[in-house]
Amino acid sequence: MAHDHASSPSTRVPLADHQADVAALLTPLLRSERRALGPELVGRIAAAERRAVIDVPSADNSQMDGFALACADLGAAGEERTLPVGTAIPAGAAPSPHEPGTAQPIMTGAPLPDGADLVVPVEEAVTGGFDTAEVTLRPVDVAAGRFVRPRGSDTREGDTVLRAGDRLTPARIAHLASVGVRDVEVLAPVRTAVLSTGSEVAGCDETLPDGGAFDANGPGLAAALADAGADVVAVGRVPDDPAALHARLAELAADGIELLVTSGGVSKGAYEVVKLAAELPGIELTFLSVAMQPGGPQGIGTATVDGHRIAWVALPGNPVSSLLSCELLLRPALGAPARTRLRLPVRVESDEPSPVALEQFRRARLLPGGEVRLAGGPSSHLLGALAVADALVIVPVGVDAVRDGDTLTTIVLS
Ligand SMILES: Nc1nc2c(c(=O)[nH]1)N[C@H]1C(S)=C(S)[C@@H](COP(=O)(O)OP(=O)(O)OC[C@H]3O[C@@H](n4cnc5c(N)ncnc54)[C@H](O)[C@@H]3O)O[C@H]1N2
Ligand code: MOO
Repeated sequence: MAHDHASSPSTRVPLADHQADVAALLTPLLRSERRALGPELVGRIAAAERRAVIDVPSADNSQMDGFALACADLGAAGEERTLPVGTAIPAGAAPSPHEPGTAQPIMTGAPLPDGADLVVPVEEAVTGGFDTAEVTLRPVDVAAGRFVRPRGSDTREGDTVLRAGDRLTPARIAHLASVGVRDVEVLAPVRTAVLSTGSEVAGCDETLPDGGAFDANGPGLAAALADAGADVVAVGRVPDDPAALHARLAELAADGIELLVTSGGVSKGAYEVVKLAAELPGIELTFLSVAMQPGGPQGIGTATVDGHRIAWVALPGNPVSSLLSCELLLRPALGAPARTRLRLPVRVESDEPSPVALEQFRRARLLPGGEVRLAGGPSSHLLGALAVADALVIVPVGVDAVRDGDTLTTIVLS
C-alpha cells in the first residue's frame, strides 16, 4: 500500500528526519561477523572495539644499529672514549644485563640490556667497530634514552586500537596485527539489489532507444553501496510496468535480498512505476518530499514476498539525485564512517541562487589554499560535474544564494 505525503512546502520532511527513518529501516539488517585479519578486510567497517594485547614495542629497544652502553661510561658530547666491545645483541635476542664499561653492539629493534641507557650509532665510531676488540666513540649527544624506543611508546597493552564504526585501512590492519589482535568483528555486508526503473533506460550493451538514457544509476548506486559496505549481488533494470517490477521482487526475495534500492518512478508523472507497484499486495511504501535538492522525491518501506521481507529505499531517478541520496541516506545507514566536514570559504564567479526552503548540495572542487569552488550548476542531470567533484557544499535552509567568499560546511568526498 502506498502512503503519499503531499509535497507542498509545508509538508516537506527535513533531511535529518528522513536520514533517521532510513537508518531505522536498515538497523535490523546490520549484523556483525568475526573475521581473521587479512587484506580482504580493507574497507570493512568495525562492529566492535578491540584493545591492544601487548605493549609495542614489547621492550625498550634500539632505534639504530650501534652500541648499547651506559651514559656513565661516556664523557661529554663530542668527547672521544675508547671502550672494549662487549657481547653483540641481535634483534630477537633476550640479552643478559649490560656488561658495565663495555660498548655492546646492538642492532635496530634489539632489546636494550638492563643497565644500558643509550645507543651510540655505529656512524659515531671513530676507530673500531662491531667486530674489533675495542671501539673509539665520539658521540654527538650523550643523553640517557638517546636512540632508545621505550616499551609501549607506540601503543600500550589495553589501549583501544579499533572502535565500532572505524573503517579498516591497510595502516589499521598493520597496527592491529602489531599489537597482537588476530581477528575483528566487522559489519556483515547487507545483501543488496539495485534496480533502475524507466522504459527509457537501457543497459550499456543495448541499443539506446530514441531519446533514451544509458543506465547511470545502476552502476553508480551499486558502486556507492559497495563502497559503503553493502554486498551488491544484483544490478538490474525494469521498465515502467508494475507487473514486471513485482515479478522482479519475487526473484529478489527468492535470492535472499535484504535491501532493495530502486531509482526513478517516485515523482508526479503518469507512469511512476514504483508508486504504481506500491499499490500491489505485500508492498508498504511511503512517498515523501524531502527538503533537499537534489533528491527531493523519496520513498521508503518494505516489500514482503512469499514471507520474505525486503527493506526498500526508493530513490529519485535523476542521476545526481539518486547518487547524492545514496551518499546522504544509505551510506550512514549502512554504518559507513562519517565523511570529513569542513567549514570552507566558497568561490563562485557570481551569486548562485539557492532555494530558500531546501537544503541544497552543490558539487564542488577543493582548492589547494583551503577553499572550495562550485563545479557545474545545481540541476540533477549534471552528472559530469559530480564525476569531477571531490566535495559537496551544503547551502542550508534559509539561505537564498551563495556569494563569493561565503563560508559554508563542505563534505569532503575523497
Ligand atoms: N511535476 C513534478 N515533476 C517532477 C518533480 C515534482 O516535484 N513535480 N520532481 C522532480 C525531481 S526533483 C526529480 S529528482 C525527479 C524524480 O523523478 P523520478 O524519480 O520519478 O524519476 P524518473 O522520472 O524516472 O527519471 C527522472 C530523470 O532521470 C532519468 N533517469 C532515470 N533513471 C535513470 C538511470 N538509471 N540512468 C540515467 N538516467 C536516468 C530519466 O530519464 C529522467 O530524465 O522528478 C522531477 N519531476
Ligand atoms: O530532487 Mo530533484 O533531485 O531536485 O532533481
